[in-house]
Amino acid sequence: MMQTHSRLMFVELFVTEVMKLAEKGASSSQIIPFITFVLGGPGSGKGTQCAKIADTFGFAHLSAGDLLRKEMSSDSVNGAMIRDAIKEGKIVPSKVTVSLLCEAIELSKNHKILIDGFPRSDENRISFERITGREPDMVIFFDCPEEEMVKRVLSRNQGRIDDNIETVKKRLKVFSKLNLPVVNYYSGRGKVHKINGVGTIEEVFEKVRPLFASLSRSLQDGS
Ligand SMILES: Nc1ncnc2c1ncn2[C@@H]1O[C@H](COP(=O)(O)OP(=O)(O)OP(=O)(O)O)[C@@H](O)[C@H]1O
Ligand SMILES: O=c1ccn([C@@H]2O[C@H](COP(=O)(O)O)[C@@H](O)[C@H]2O)c(=O)[nH]1
Ligand SMILES: [Mg+2]
Repeated sequence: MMQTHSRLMFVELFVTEVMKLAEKGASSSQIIPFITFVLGGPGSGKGTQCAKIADTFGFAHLSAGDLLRKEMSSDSVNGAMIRDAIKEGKIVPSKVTVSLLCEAIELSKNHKILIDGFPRSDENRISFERITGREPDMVIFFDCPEEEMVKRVLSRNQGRIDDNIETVKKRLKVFSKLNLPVVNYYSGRGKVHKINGVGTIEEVFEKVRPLFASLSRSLQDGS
């Protein structure tokens, strides 16, 4: 896991890069965005915490699951395939998700981006890195016990087709087998901040806040 010193170092490097580009007159869409992947099991609180980070620190919140659900509800050629994958807790092919994410990053015009719930597998990760030519600047991992995640998902009550015990069991298996290797990969690259996802929503946010507060300060003063 990343130490405070190295975290500040990469934040400063990013800020310096953005400031250089801004001085050269680059438009906001030309400035390389600061990308944070937000990972964790089903119901670990990714979406809830991303919404709070976005509100508090001005990040764009791009949820891969929400983008896929929107695509599923449209008349797109991939609609039925996405529905089947979500219902079964399986991972949608990378080219579909990466293309939706790239479009959303471009449209957001924000240079501080949270990508919630992606990459779900090493194959997703490699595809994103190959297509965009870059890695995330930071990865947040919400660590939460299975019983707590199941309890939260089953009481979510938002009409999601995957919020049922059969699908949650499948999603938990996919999480261990395919999602965790992504966390381990970025952990080996010193990019992961592991947050204990147990506690009230506010208590968890208080553990997240310092990471983004130091980043925002650096962005404001350009140091
Ligand atoms: N710290 C918390 N304590 C109690 N309930 C929480 C907490 N965080 C989130 N919840 C609730 O648990 C449910 C799942 O949270 P959320 O949707 O943020 O999880 P998620 O990680 O995005 O899950 P998924 O991967 O299924 O989209 C929601 O109903 C949310 O209100
Ligand atoms: O990158 C992704 C993200 C999501 N999926 C599919 O969607 C569901 C729900 O995702 P949430 O992030 O929990 O909203 C997930 O179980 C997958 O089936 C995906 O394939 N790829
Ligand atoms: Mg979510």
